[in-house]
Amino acid sequence: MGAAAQGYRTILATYLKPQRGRFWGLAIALLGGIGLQLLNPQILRYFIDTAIAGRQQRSLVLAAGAFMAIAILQQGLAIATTYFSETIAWRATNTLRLDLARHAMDLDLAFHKAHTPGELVERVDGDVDALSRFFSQFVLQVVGNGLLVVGVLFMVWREDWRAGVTLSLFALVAFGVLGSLQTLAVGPWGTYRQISAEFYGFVAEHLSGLEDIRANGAVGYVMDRFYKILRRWLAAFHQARFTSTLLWGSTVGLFTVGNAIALAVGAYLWSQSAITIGTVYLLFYYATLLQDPIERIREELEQLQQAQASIQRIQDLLGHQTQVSPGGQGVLPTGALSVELEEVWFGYEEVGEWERGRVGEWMGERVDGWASGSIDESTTETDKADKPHPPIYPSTRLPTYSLTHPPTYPPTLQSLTLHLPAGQTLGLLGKTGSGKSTLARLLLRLYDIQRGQICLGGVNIAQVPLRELPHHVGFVTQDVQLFQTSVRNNLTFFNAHIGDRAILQTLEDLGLMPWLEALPQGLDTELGADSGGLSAGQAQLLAFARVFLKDPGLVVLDEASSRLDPLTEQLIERAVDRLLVNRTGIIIAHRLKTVERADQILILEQGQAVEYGDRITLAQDPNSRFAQLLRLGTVAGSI
Ligand SMILES: Nc1ncnc2c1ncn2[C@@H]1O[C@H](COP(=O)(O)OP(=O)(O)OP(=O)(O)O)[C@@H](O)[C@H]1O
Repeated sequence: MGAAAQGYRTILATYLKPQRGRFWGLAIALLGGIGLQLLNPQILRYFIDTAIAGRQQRSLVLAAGAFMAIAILQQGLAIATTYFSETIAWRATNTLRLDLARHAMDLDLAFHKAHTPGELVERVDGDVDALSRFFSQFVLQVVGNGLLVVGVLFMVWREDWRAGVTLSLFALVAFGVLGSLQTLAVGPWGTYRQISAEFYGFVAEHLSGLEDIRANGAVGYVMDRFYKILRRWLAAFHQARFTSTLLWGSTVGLFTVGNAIALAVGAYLWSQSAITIGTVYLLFYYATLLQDPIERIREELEQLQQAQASIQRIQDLLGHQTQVSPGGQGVLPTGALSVELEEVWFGYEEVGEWERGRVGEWMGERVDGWASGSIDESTTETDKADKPHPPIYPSTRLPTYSLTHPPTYPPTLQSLTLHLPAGQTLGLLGKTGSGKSTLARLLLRLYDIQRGQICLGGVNIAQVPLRELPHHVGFVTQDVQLFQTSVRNNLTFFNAHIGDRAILQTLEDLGLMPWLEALPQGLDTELGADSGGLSAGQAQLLAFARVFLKDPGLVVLDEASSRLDPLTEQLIERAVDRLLVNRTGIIIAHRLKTVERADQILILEQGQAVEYGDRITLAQDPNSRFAQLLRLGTVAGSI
């Protein structure tokens, strides 16, 4: 509770500060309304006693008028409370949502691979939603209703100490009983929320993979899992509702007892002529008045408990730092960029969710270990002494470490070195899974390498601000993502400095004008879920257009491996030719024709360079793998 309360205070302070004015408005409305509740019973008592005493009718009319005026004022304050609390809640939660979304966008790919989109939706929306009440009401409700309880008891004590003692004891018992009953409901509601997060994760994941699910005839299997989650969800809901209803029933019973006690004490005191009949009613009224604030406080604390998990998850997400460093002050030159890789090592992180926070630590340990040679690579001490450099992974087995934790980065790329002069093109070949796309991702620093260095235009990319790199490196993947926004935005990525003339010229050059002209509103056409009817080849052409408009010094192209119709293939050929003019290119090639453009060839196998050199020299060496491939007439298959 301590950590949660601290977390809650931090979140409250951050998101409520900008709304100080509204918060005070809410405080006045809420506390004013609570204060008026204490006043009305006094007027009622005066009314009853005055009526029984048979005094002037004018006093009765005035009392009734005051009662009604207070009731109307109470309603007005209730409206103001709702207005202020809703506005505060929406503004605060929207700001928090924005912060979470921005933070999630900045997190590295390793994080996004480990978390489903549905899970993130639940974090950014579901958990934040669960907090809206806290932003708007929690503190004021707890403080205000606490004051109301104290105020009611004070009023009762003022009337008669015996009534005061009885109702104070009752209030204490009520808090205790309701508090312990409430803990019963926490578990079932926790389970319910957990299944709900699972459900949304499941739906998001399977909707995005719909094409594969259908193509593989897995609809029945998916529906079966869907029904199973729904069944568990319903059972969890029943259980949670049942405990809540039990709690509600117990509360009603408890306060009925409270009312009976107040009536009994009142009747006794009246029979002793200690109080008037109006005061008996006053005691009864105050006893009923205790119910609302005690329940409210209990409810708020219950919601706080339920929201603790949300606060925790939100803090976890906000506290999750990207493992990719933000870079330094390095500036990349303009124009074609040379590419230099020196002894580059990289492995994808392989740890479970709960271990994530420690990855940085382990990496530090491991890098230090390498530097100091303290890692036991299953070699003798003499071996180690002979090796001035850190140990190198053998390709077939992982080293063992004298560290407390197991290695977490099995290498995907090993000891990779290449030098590609500015303006030249590298053809990157290798079997599936050999590490070609990984190398491309590293050039954009979607992941940070664990060892070695990568320089573009002579500048170490680890020193270049992370946000700068995409301006200098264009990446065309096979799986082109189109977004449900206008064609223009899809091409410029919301860069308003790129004018329509440049866009149209680029589309013309790429042969995409017939496609654009067929769209109802040209560049303003919103691409729907079907991406404007684009084929895979056309979508890749659109991705080429993005790169042209960005004009980077290095282009990395993962060539479409699917069969293209002759016209699209021709368009792509032309586009690639143009793309490589005055730029450095790295092409993950799937067709011989593309490879013919390359100045250098790099063949990867299990993350290692098994052949690297000048294309023509390799082609002329009958023993080279590249020459074998050429003889086979393919670069796509196995070597
Ligand atoms: N995000 C990831 N997390 C963990 N491992 C990954 C990730 N992406 C790729 N890998 C693994 O890294 C290795 C290299 O994958 P990569 O995608 O770079 O190969 P590739 O040569 O581009 O293959 P393909 O030609 O099929 O695209 C594979 O073993 C793959 O399973």
